Amino acid sequence: MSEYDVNKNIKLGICPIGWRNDDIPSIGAENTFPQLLSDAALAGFKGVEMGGFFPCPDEINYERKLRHIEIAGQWFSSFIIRDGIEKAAADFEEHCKKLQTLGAHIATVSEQTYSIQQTSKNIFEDKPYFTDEEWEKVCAGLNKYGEIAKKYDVKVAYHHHLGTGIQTLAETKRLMDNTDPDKVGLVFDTGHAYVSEGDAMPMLNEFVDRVVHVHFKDVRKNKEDDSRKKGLSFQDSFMNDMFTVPGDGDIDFKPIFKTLADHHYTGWIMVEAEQDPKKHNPFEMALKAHQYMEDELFAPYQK
Ligand SMILES: O=C1C[C@@H](O)[C@H](O)[C@@H](O)C1=O
Ligand SMILES: [Co+2]
Repeated sequence: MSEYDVNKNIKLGICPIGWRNDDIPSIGAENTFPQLLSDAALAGFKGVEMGGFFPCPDEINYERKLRHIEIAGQWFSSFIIRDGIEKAAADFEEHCKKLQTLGAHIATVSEQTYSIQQTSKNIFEDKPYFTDEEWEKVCAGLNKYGEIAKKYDVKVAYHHHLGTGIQTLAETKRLMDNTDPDKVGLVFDTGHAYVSEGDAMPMLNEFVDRVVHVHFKDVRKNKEDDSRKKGLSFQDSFMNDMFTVPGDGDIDFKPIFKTLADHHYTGWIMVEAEQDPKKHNPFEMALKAHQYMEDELFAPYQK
């Protein structure tokens, strides 16, 4: 039996993206911030990530503490290439200050220069690529972010993402090889790795020692195939049900969790499934994900 104690090492959280999606503000507008927090707490989760619809920090802290919910972190759309390191770093510092007021320790960073994730382009074919010069700038900028983050007790967790310049295993490797492990860690997102590479495990095996944050996103393979065949955009793909909560799709999470446990991963695992809340009740999805993870993934590691 493993020495790994899941209760000591893992905090299980859920992202607001199943209730409301920052990229498509029209969906889920009926789901309020207190509702999301109550659903997450009642389903057994310990934390959430920030959503664009959250109120001011004082109100967030008041409501979350009532429900014993932590804020794990927040996405940061980075524009190092577009804006230059100095301006991007100043924006990032403001982000870290906000995280500190929320007691959050993770900044999930994605370089969004040239990103197609919010456009109508084919997410399976039209991703951008950085030049050598742009690569150098992004890596230097991310190291700078890492220095800033430390001042606020925040970790830079880089998010490899479909439709961006850092999507594939090879691109993530280039990023990891050219940044300081002490300053730049990785968010391992199962859904993005699976759709990009056809399998999430190679990405995890390669970078497990750099992983500082985890997103568990499942993929319905038949919906991915359909979206790919139709050449859909990122948003249209998830509205076409490409993503779901762990245990509800085709990714095998057992070897993924085993690898994390074998490497003594300590930190958050966030369930993160963007789908239309009108079609997939977010509270029901949260309950389902929690039960699957407790029963199928965590049970062998309970002390
Ligand atoms: O972590 C994430 C944040 C979202 O805004 C993004 O679009 C989603 O796909 C994701 O993985
Ligand atoms: Co993610």
